[in-house]
Amino acid sequence: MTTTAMTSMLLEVRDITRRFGGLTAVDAVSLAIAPGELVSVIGPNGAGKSTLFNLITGLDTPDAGRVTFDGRDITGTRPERLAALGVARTFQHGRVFGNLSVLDNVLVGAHARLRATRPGWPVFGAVREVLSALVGSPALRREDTALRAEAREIIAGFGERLLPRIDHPTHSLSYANRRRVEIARALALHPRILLLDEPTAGMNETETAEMLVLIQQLKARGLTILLIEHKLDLVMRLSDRVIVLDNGTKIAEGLPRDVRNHPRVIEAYLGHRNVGGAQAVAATAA
Ligand SMILES: Nc1ncnc2c1ncn2[C@@H]1O[C@H](COP(=O)(O)OP(=O)(O)OP(=O)(O)O)[C@@H](O)[C@H]1O
Repeated sequence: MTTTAMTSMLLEVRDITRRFGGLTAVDAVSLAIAPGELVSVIGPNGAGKSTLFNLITGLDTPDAGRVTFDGRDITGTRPERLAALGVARTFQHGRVFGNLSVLDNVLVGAHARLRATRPGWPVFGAVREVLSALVGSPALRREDTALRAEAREIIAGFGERLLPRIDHPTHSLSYANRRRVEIARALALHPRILLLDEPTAGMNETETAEMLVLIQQLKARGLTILLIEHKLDLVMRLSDRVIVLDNGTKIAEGLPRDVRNHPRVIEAYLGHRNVGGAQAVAATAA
């Protein structure tokens, strides 16, 4: 890759490594994503995909290697700081605030964005909120109304799945809906890159098809997306490029159709016949 091509990348991961005792979960993995690209990371269970996400998003620190976002070294940077820079993620098993409503979960994302863009906001913001409650500042009321309208709009992006439940506590929602709330909250951060860890896990065919459309819409809006996904038909339809991990190392990278037919990919999946998507790759590649 030329220097010009490298500098135009939004996210770059160089030779990143993470060891857990004797196990090297991620072994000198490199990748780069250009603005607006959708890149998927696939691989059998235990390949190192979630660990790689944790290293990129500051939940874990690499033993070696570097992560650069928009030219800035973000290796080991804390998740809150990364959110301020525009790096948002969702989790494999979904993480929402169960006792908060759908709307409030999304407002948490919007407020995190405001805090990030306004130095001193956590303290000053709390004071302002108390003052606002006491004297009802019109400016704060306007801001609150605008945030709520935006959160509602993001929620409406999920069709009728979330809107009728906007005031329900998220613990009362289905698993698939909680996953949607998590994505909505990430979108409220106005991310420049969104990392989605198995967004369709636990979803049926209809729900998976809806998620496909949603991700296509996000991509069409120009959002850069890094996706971990076991459902390979989804990966093949969505991705500009696919990266394949096995035992912590990158064994293939390229266009979806090329990766699907790559001998090492077929071998890796055939070696893990009992995992999600394995048969799909083997069958498609055969
Ligand atoms: N905190 C940890 N401590 C010890 N080992 C870990 C830790 N996190 C992950 N591992 C190990 O690292 C390897 C990679 O795990 P990881 O969860 O990244 O794989 P994955 O590709 O995301 O798998 P899956 O598709 O099942 O989610 C596995 O062998 C896992 O057991």
